[in-house]
Amino acid sequence: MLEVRGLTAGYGRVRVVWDVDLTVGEREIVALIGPNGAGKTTLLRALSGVLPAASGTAMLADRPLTGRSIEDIAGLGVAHVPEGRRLFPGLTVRQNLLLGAWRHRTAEIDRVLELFPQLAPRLNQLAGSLSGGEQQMCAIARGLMSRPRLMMIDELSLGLAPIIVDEIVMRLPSIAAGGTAVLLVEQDVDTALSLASRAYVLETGRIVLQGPAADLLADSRVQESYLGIPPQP
Ligand SMILES: Nc1ncnc2c1ncn2[C@@H]1O[C@H](COP(=O)(O)OP(=O)(O)OP(=O)(O)O)[C@@H](O)[C@H]1O
Repeated sequence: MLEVRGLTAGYGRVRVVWDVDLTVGEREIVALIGPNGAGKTTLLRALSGVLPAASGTAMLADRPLTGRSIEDIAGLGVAHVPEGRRLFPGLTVRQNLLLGAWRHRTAEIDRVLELFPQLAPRLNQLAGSLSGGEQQMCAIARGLMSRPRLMMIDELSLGLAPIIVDEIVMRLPSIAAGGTAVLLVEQDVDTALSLASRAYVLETGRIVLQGPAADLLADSRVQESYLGIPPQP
């Protein structure tokens, strides 16, 4: 459904991601992993239109994303949950959610509350006063308000306790099954690969490994570099 071909992007004249090919199928969860500074966030920004692509193409359900505005890309069904959540802290949870429904579907609130019932009693609370985990739930719920075909989540687990991360990631399969495929950028490689069906490893701006997540979990390069498992003799 998402088909990225030869995508190169960066900041001004500085290229950060090079010649990336990547796909996400309908209702699929795909992980994008790699070290700090590899270009994962930059790639997501290029897909959601925050940055222009220098070359290459990205298509969502056969419609081009590259060359379009952030609004058009959102309208085509791409939601971006950025690193650090980026909620409006001075607005309530309800107001933040309604901002995610930017074109339609204010009635979606009930549906996202089914996924994240913890938010229901907090609808009238300021988003800035939520716990980190609740803020991440609110950011994901906001992204779901427009019923996107693809949700890109950048560093879901950042700054959250493992038990809270587990609570949030256990919702991702239902989100995908409900028709929103997920492209997950995640430092917690074990969690990401346990959840995803396929994964890509990005290093210094290039995809260096890809395949079924189970294969990458068993790959000695992934084990040594990302899972802290010492090389086997
Ligand atoms: N606004 C910017 N202007 C110029 N260079 C930037 C900008 N944002 C990021 N970069 C550079 O692009 C490179 C890739 O950064 P990016 O944030 O995409 O990596 P990342 O894989 O998401 O890393 P992290 O896991 O640390 O967030 C880095 O060298 C970074 O310094």
